[in-house]
Amino acid sequence: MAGIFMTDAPPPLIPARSWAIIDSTLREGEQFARGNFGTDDKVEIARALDAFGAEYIEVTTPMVSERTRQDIRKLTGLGLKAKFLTHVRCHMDDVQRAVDTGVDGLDLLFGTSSFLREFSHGKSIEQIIDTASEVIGWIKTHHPDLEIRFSAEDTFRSEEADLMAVYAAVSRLGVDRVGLADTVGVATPRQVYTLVREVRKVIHEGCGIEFHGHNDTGCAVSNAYEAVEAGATHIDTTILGIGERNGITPLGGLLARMFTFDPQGLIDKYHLELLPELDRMIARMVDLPVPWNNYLTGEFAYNHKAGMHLKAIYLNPGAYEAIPPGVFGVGRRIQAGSKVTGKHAIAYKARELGLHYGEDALRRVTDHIKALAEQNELDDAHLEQVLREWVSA
Ligand SMILES: CC(=O)SCCNC(=O)CCNC(=O)[C@H](O)C(C)(C)COP(=O)(O)OP(=O)(O)OC[C@H]1O[C@@H](n2cnc3c(N)ncnc32)[C@H](O)[C@@H]1OP(=O)(O)O
Ligand SMILES: O=C(O)CCC(=O)C(=O)O
Ligand SMILES: [Mg+2]
Repeated sequence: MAGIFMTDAPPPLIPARSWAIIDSTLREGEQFARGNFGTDDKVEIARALDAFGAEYIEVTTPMVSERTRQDIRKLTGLGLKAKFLTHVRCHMDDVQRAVDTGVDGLDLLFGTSSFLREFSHGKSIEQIIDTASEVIGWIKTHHPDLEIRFSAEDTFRSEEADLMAVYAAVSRLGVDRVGLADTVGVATPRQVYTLVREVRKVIHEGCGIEFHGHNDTGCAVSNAYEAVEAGATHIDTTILGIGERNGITPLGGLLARMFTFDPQGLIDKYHLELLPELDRMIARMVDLPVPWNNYLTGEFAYNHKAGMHLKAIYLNPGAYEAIPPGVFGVGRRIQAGSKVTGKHAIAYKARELGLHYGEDALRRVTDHIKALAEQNELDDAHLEQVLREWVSA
């Protein structure tokens, strides 16, 4: 890991200051099977994201219900540092309802793929551009302080020529940011990289690029990374990755990926040690456990078991860890009582207990523990008992 374990740290490939998080737990997350947040939950989530340092919090559209509209007003009245965005259809009714919710910006969307043009809204590319002109023109005239983002929903199944026409048009209209959405999680990292580069050529210089990636094919984190590498400035995340179907880029996964490029930049920008609390909070609210293999915070994300690993881990955890767990407020777990353990791990465990073996005894107790573990692995208490018995035997 650059800067902490490596002696000749290379310069960060991707500085953390070059991109920002738009956390959509309060929008995409509400579209998750178990996402149905009450007002108090929303306030708790927003405060937690703000304490963590998320730059933006995306909330759902006030068109959902009057209660939702009131909740947005409540959230924007909390006086948080994070900016609030509401995610609305590119439609005058939605926008006019959204502008007095106290948000800092509007995330407009319009599907551009043939699937969505045919089966969702039924508009042609020309009609999309015309509507976008009307809507964006109205916002800029009547609410010039609002940040405007325009996203072509289902970007990666849209025709490239259509996309370029739409992005160029909304850029000319002066949007602050365009969005690329991998709505069905089908994009490959290379496609994301290439498209971000192409879009950059048709938008104005100060225009940001946002990426929203679903995880249907397991590429949500790598696609977000490729987007940033290609010049995207904003990445959509949700806590634990919750969202439609199997979700989107998880906050923890993005942080893990980006930490390896600019650890200090991330440490400076976010309260990384709060990540476990964020993950636990959402797990509690959706009534599911944090997945065992979750990035950084899963129960076994820092479990070390094999003898060859354990020998090196005791000498320098960096030997088998890309990211030091302490930075993210988690601890490592040493599992020394298994059949795949080795003499170095046993010697370390023994030393922790103040026990010392000669070379022969160490070999024999190690083999004894390995044999026992073939039947049942030894937890720490059982391992200690065996080590102590062996000394007094
Ligand atoms: C990929 C994504 O996650 S996109 C974001 C999805 N978010 C949401 O759906 C927010 C929550 N949604 C809701 O509460 C409701 O769907 C509402 C309030 C937005 C609309 O509800 P309803 O009027 O009952 O319509 P319904 O949901 O059945 O159908 C969607 C409507 O949106 C229209 N639509 C879809 N995209 C757009 C767009 N970009 N601009 C304008 N209209 C659009 C469809 O044409 C359809 O309207 P129609 O019946 O006039 O054809
Ligand atoms: O507005 C966007 O960019 C993303 C909308 C969305 O959730 C999706 O396309 O999956
Ligand atoms: Mg989505």
